[in-house]
Amino acid sequence: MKVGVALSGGVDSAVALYLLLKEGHEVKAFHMKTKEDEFFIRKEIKKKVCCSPSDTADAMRIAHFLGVEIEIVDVKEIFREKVIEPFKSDLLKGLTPNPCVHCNRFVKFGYLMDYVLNQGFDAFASGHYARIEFSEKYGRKVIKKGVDLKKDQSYFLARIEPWRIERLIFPNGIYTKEEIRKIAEEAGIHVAKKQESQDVCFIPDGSIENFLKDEGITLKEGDLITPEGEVVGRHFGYPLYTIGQRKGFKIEKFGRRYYVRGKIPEKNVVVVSDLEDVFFSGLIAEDPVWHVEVPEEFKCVCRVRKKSEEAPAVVKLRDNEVEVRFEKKVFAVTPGQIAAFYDGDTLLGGAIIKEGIR
Ligand SMILES: Nc1ncnc2c1ncn2[C@@H]1O[C@H](COP(=O)(O)OP(=O)(O)OP(=O)(O)O)[C@@H](O)[C@H]1O
Repeated sequence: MKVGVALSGGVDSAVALYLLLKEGHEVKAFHMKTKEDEFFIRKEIKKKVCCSPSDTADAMRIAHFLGVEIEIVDVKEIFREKVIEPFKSDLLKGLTPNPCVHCNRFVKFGYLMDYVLNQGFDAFASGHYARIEFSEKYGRKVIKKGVDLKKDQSYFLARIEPWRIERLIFPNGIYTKEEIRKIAEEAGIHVAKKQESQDVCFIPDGSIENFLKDEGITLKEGDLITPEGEVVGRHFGYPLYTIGQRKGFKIEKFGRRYYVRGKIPEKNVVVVSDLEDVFFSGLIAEDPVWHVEVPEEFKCVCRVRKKSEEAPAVVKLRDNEVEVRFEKKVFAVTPGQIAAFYDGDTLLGGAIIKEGIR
């Protein structure tokens, strides 16, 4: 088969490429540039990210070492339109967006995948820890969790378009991270010990405040209030806070532990309350994407953020929304984050959380 591989310069996609070559496929590497190089040279890189100039150099070296052609694909424009701008406007609306999920939908498994398929490739591969398997139950190919549950990245794939699953290959999904590093080491791949990407690639210093400042937005301090309207402290700009957060603000009225309960952007106010108040019995999420056919109402498990526990739930479909009711209350259901739905290991799809139900 002719396979295009998304090569980041990290160990995972290097091994994915290597495994595909070993299986005898005709392979070409594609490395995308999401931001201009100068951006990463100017910025302090506190957290390892995926798309800096040194990653491009690593990707080129890996491709050269494994003897495959590599093409550098400029995705800066679509990345700004579909990832950076929505991230910024969601923050200003008081949401907590997940840009990696949107990048996967629109850029990696959108623009880049189209670019590769349009060159005549049969399939597109990446180093994600997830599996593509045919499901007897659903009668089609589905995405399943990676066998290494510590590394499983299926959550980030919850909103990719279903037809793409038929054309995807995730060679790493049947391995653990340790096994992948060992394969890399044995193959002599120079990034075998390279650190993982840890954060949002366009915020390498990890500071939302600096990101917004670079985008021309200055944060304003404001009041921290209780649901009853009592002022108990100050916040340093509402976009910096997320539901359930209990640090990073200035408390002026002591004696209780406060958790962010919600935000009112129009009033520049952050509402704080007790821990019980940030547990939710359900949620409403919008614009669902389903990888398989689902009935009007069904049981499944739901994850409300990348590291949340899996919550057994009943899902009801309504127009372009879903209503989810959990068996047990769930901590910090956060508007803007993704609700991903699973049947065992099988990813069913995902929707964008609009509101939590208390
Ligand atoms: N700049 C890029 N160009 C091409 N593909 C990329 C790029 N960044 C990420 N990818 C693809 O997306 C996959 C997941 O990337 P992510 O950064 O989330 O995870 P990772 O586990 O650190 O992967 P890796 O070790 O390959 O960098 C990568 O394995 C790779 O296939």
